[in-house]
Amino acid sequence: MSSLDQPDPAADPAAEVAAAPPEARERHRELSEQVDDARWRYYVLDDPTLSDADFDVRLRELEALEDDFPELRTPDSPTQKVGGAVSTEFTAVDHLQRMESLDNAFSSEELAAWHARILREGIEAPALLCELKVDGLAINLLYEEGRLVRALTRGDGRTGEDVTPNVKTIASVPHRLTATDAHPVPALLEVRGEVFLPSEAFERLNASMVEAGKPMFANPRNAAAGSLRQKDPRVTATRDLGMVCHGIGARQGFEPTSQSTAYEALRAWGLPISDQVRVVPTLADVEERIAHVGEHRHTIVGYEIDGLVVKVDDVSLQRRLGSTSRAPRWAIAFKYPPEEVNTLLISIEVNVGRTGRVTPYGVMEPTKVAGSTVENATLHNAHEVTRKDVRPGDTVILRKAGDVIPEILGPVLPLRPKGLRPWRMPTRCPACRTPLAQQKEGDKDLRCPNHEKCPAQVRERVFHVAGRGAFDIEGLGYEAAVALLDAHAIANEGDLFDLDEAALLTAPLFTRAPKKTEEGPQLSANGLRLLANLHERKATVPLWRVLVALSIRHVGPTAARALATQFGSMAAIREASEETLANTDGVGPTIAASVRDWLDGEGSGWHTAIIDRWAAAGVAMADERDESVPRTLEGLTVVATGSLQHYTRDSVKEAIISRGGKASGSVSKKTDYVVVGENAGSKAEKAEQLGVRVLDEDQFTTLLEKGPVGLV
Ligand SMILES: NC(=O)c1ccc[n+]([C@@H]2O[C@H](COP(=O)([O-])OP(=O)(O)OC[C@H]3O[C@@H](n4cnc5c(N)ncnc54)[C@H](O)[C@@H]3O)[C@@H](O)[C@H]2O)c1
Ligand SMILES: [Zn+2]
Repeated sequence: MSSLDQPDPAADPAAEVAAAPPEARERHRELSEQVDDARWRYYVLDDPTLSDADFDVRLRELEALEDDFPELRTPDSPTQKVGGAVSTEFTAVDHLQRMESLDNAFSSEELAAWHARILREGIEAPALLCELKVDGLAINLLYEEGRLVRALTRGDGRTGEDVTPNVKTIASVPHRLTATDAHPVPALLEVRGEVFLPSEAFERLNASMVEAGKPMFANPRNAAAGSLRQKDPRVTATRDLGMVCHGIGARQGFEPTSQSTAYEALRAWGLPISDQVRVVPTLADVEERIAHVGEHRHTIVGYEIDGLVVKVDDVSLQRRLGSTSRAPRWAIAFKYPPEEVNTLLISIEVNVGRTGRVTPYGVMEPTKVAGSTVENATLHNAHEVTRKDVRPGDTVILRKAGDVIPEILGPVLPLRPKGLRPWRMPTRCPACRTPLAQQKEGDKDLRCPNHEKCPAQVRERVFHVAGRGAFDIEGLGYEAAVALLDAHAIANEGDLFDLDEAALLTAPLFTRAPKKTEEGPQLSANGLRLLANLHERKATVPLWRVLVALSIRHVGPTAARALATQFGSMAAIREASEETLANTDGVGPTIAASVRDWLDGEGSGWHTAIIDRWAAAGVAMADERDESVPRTLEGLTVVATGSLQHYTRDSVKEAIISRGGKASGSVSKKTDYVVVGENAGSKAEKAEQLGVRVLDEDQFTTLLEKGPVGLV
């Protein structure tokens, strides 16, 4: 609740204010201690143990208690104070004008309540200034006659820490204001703003912390605070901090009529003003802005934001509304749902994927973050677990940004129970007990080498064959794959298209009880549908889907499409040399080696058996060709480069391949023709060096129509 809503017993004699019972006092004391302690850790040590969400919950509970029992709202209550204390590492200096915090709204209702309060003051339709709520730390810059003379952190709002030498290293903070005719520089001005660390700089900083063997920063806000509050400004100078203004304090010789005109002046003087500030007439416009910014939260600017701040634009109205003990009544911060929460890491388990990769993942106490409940999050590999030093039993910071998969950022070290042991990666496959191994020296991943028989891998592969990117078989999900394997209706994915009624009847998931007139169990509707779908899909899917279904490492839809377009049939791919495969546009050496290894290397026996079983069961192993197109390019290799007028990159290839030619991506001695369009680069030069014949677009069209004989 906003502190605007504090019940005022004096104003309403009918309201009975109950005395606070001992439980409420006790709870108030407990929460106050927690909040004070959290603020100390957050503002002074830059090392919080509570997530912001958990902190906000406690502060709100305190406010609610004080609403119920106003006697608890004493001047030293954490609800009446701004931010933190001042560290002894810095000189304490008073602000000329107090720095305030902001009241928060966590929902549309709370925002509307704030707005309604303003209207009730008799203020009609005030213009509302919307700006991003920057997740950094507040700073107060003092300019005298245009010269930056001091920079203070917010501290407790009255007294801040002198960080002037550090702030002077921030590139966007002018040491001197530029005067213009329209905006002469004032005699004195306090400028308020937020210091932040851009997301990219944060990534870079953390990477270098890891390299130096130091603990990483949990988030850009902590990193910004830690970087600014350095004893040695030379360290601050390396951190690429940014600054954006969001207000003014004491001033002489400057009386703006609105917040937005103040920003215009600040901008003219060379101070950093966000280009995301908007002034809108109604609350509905504010809501729209909130939705828009929320949707683009991670891309709208290059740094973290955690909300939208709404301010009454008119300065005389701001004065009229005034402030509570800690925040202005004329502004409110709408907060987006938290993307970082703290939760307990219960255990670390491992998962075996379809190519045998063994991936550790964290199992956590279910927690709500960014709108969904999260229980599991991948930890990628043992190396990551060690690097992050997360251990079962730790409180961990869990992050979920928008639609991105949830990530465990790291442990909250001060909360680690004594004697917690590091996690150890298993040495054997949890599914088949085979010793795990690297595929090759230096791999970060460990794999179960028992690809053919490992039950976990077989299960994942069967599930994958039916998946969206492969055969896309409806009715064959994870549960169905498990049921088929458990019942031995299939031994592996090779058996899938041989499934018939008799085999399917062994899997209870696909059967139903017989009716009176029937003998023995019958296929359920699901069973019948699965058979029909298998039958339909096997004959109709294009070659690239079959390739994806084989679970060859590195062969996803993109590579499979490239192979299918180039070779047209499984037989042609099986015959192609590694070099030929690698020369295919969109394939390259890694994929080519992986395909050849799958076909000829270890396991090739059971691999090719799958292809043969599928072919025998009627799976289409070649894409149909349009027979009406003359095969004028049979046996010829053609490279197209630069942009052509009548063809796209794809349609050029299509035109070559459909006429029996080979569309290659690189020029070699084996190339027959190089087609050169606009802005052709090195490939045209290479053709000349090698003496390969170069064609323009018209000649290429002739070649397509008549073959080499057409080109005299
Ligand atoms: N995790 C913890 O233990 C812990 C402890 C204390 C505080 N916190 C977190 O710190 C925040 C509370 O601190 P707070 O008092 O600074 O309040 P606040 O962050 O909710 O809002 C006030 C501050 O927002 C900043 N701000 C950013 N953009 C702004 C803009 N456009 N206009 C005006 N101000 C803008 C200003 O510095 C201002 O002082 C909460 O998010 C809270 O969760 C966390
Ligand atoms: Zn295994």
